[in-house]
Amino acid sequence: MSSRNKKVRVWGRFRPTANFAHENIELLPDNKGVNVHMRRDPKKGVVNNQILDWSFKLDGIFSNADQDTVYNTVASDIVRGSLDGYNGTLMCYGQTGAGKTFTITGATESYRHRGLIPRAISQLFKQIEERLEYSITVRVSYMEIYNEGMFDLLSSLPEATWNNNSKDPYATPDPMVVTENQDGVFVKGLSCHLAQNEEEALNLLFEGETNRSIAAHQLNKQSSRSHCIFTVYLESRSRTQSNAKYTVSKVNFVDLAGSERLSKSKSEGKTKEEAMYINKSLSFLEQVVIALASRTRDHVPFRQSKLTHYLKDSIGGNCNTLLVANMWGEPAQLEETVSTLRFATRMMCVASEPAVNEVYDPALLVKKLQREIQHLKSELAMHDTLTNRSMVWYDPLSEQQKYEIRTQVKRYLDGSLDEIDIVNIRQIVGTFESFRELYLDMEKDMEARLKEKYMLIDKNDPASIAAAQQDLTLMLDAHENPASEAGVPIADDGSLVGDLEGGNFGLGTAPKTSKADSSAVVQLKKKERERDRKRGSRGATSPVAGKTASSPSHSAKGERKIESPTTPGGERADKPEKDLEGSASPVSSAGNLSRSEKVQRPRLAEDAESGVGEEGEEPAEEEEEHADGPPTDTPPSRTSAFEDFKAEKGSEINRVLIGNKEELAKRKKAYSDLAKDVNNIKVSIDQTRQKLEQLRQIREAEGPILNEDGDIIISEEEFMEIQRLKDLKISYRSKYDQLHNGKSEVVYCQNMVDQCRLKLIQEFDNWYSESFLSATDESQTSLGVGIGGRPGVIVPITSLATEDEQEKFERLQLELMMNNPDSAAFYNAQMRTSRRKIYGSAMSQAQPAYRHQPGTPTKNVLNRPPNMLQVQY
Ligand SMILES: Nc1ncnc2c1ncn2[C@@H]1O[C@H](COP(=O)(O)OP(=O)(O)OP(=O)(O)O)[C@@H](O)[C@H]1O
Repeated sequence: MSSRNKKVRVWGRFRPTANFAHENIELLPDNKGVNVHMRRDPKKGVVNNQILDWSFKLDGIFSNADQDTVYNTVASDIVRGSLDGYNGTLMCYGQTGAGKTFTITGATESYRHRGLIPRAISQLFKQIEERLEYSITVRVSYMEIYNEGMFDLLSSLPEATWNNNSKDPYATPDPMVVTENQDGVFVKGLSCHLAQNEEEALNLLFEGETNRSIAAHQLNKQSSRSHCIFTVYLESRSRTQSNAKYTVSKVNFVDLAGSERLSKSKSEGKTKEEAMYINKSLSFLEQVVIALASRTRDHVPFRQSKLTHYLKDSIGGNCNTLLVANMWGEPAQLEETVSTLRFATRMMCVASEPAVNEVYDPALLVKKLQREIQHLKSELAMHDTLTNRSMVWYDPLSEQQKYEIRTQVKRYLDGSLDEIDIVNIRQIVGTFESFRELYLDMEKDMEARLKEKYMLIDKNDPASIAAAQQDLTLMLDAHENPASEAGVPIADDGSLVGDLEGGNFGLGTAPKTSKADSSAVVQLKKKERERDRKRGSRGATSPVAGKTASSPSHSAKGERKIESPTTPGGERADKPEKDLEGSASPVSSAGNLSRSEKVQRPRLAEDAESGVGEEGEEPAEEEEEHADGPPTDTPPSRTSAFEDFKAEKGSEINRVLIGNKEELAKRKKAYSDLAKDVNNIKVSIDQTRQKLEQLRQIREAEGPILNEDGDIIISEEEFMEIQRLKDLKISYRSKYDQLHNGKSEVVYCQNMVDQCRLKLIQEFDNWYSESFLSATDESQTSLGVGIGGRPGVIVPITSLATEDEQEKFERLQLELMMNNPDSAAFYNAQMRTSRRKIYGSAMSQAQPAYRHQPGTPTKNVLNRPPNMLQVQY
């Protein structure tokens, strides 16, 4: 991306309408200028300074342009630039209903009408595949700013890594805060998700879309009530150069909420309140743009709102910024059109000087510098040799050299060495260090010796002197033992002494008048015991290993352990944190499981892996003790109960599982057949190539036959072989593409099978626990994963009202997909989302409906299986 664009680029886009205000809006033939003529508003009185004629010039205007044209014109360059390390921002601004969401996201149901984000994702991954010499990581976040609150639209995904340095994926995220550092602006607490391919990135987009807050009003039935920012973060490292330098960049796709006139939108209550927040934040955005565009303004009020603060490094500056001003060219929307065009022209004045974001990897940089030091040392060594300098070394002192220097210093101090020969700078520094070490050692030694002989008392503290004196008196009275036995140092003359050499401590007899606290004896005894303990504890430990119950300690491996009282059985009630983390399942962290559930969960995971739930395989027998004691009646074995469950309560999900497995087997078979075909074609290509090579050699051996124009004439056989090779290559390409699609289908079906299997086991487990283990266990009901009154019992999927429609919809999409192979990722991701939506709506039937804050995950969302319906092809 060049840095020629010195200003933010702005394009206008008119939403198609049959009622276009041709009389008022004139689109100039250069496709850049717009003239707007407004009628005088009689309501504004006779003296009316209203401007009636407006003329605007933007970088371009889209009128009746399709999504493809819009993307190629405005976004393609910015997306390409992001791979080279340039930040980019694509923002849609305009009145409500003007087509911002249509431009940014597009119609998620239609591949043809997909918007800037899905197209950008597609382009990114295609170009990443082409840039083989770079390793490029893609991460995605999706955020919503609703009523001045920030919400993570992807917080419902369990694999989120929070922007709060927490390693624990299930840790509650910090409240979201816009933060700035030298790397730019980011939101602390916003989850960031790795996307390894186009489909994964689209999944994230669709997941976020389902979580957006939308409301209906007079002007738009599906009005977005918030500002949404979809951000793609890229990190690109060279595979070929071991460079410490790499590039990072981000592309923001900003779908601003639409400004609306309350009188027109007829918003009431909550929608009205939302509109007020929207209008306020848009006016702050306008203030920021005005300040950025002004040459005389030093201060730009970014912090006035969450939106402007977040966009601080994304409007102009070193970022490739582009604004699409969406307009609705109907006569009734003229004022809004003018207002949008005014904002757009202001934005055109904001300076933008894109720059590559290069980062240095500290570890690699250190290595590089180390190498450089090594080179310089070699240079020096060569120089020293040439100039006959000896006894010079540039490495740090070795342990042996340090020891020798120290010995020399010691000998110098005790007088056995007259002087120390100076050899080089390092040796001088080492000698001084040795002096200091020896001095400190001596000081410590001296203090220890004095402590052994005397007790140290602060001479400025009469109370402690008096206390010590009183202690001594008491002890002498109380015990027959001489005071020295109590560990109190006494001078030769029998009086209590303090210490030490001037400074803060004084040596002398304490005043006899000083009062002493009777607790001093206890204190002294404590001291005495403490000393004994220290002496004795070198070899032995106390019954509880001499550790305080609450203090944390570290294991030999450096793991931090939380100490806690021992249980009656002598075992520790708590485990090391690492163990706790290891045992915590996502479900248990949600705090919804009964104790028996928690015990069973690891076994379930193993079962699921070993394929329990398939025909002929049974869950392992359960022999665990339950916290509430075993039930009075012996429960049936899990094996037989599982059979019953599959035949009755779980029959529907079992049927789905079997269906999915059959589908998977079919897909696998088709995939392997295709793979065989591809291999066969490859073999034929190789053979044809060989044949051609032979023919070429024969031809060259016989000497070339030329026509009149000097072109080489080849034999018919050779011509046929060339033709054949061409056909084979075409067929190889097409089969290979089919194979590629087939693979994602197999992965997808496998996913379905796994989820069904897990669901079957979960359902069985709930049913079994509830039916046989503990009928009154409340936490079972709180799980609420099943549909219907009884937890764990799944309502037959055929009873979902939308299923038939869904099936039709998916079949239709599959057909479309077949027509356009590039759309496979889009439709796969979209199918997943629509299945999730159905699942979500089915779940909400079973649970009390409530409107939660947008972006906040529902209680069971972390553990919710994203999908469990049968794959329909
Ligand atoms: N260029 C276009 N081509 C076809 N349909 C469009 C176009 N632009 C907008 N629409 C349609 O207009 C309607 C409103 O568009 P959209 O929801 O994108 O508006 P918006 O500006 O995002 O509104 P709000 O700010 O209220 O969310 C949608 O049904 C959309 O499909």
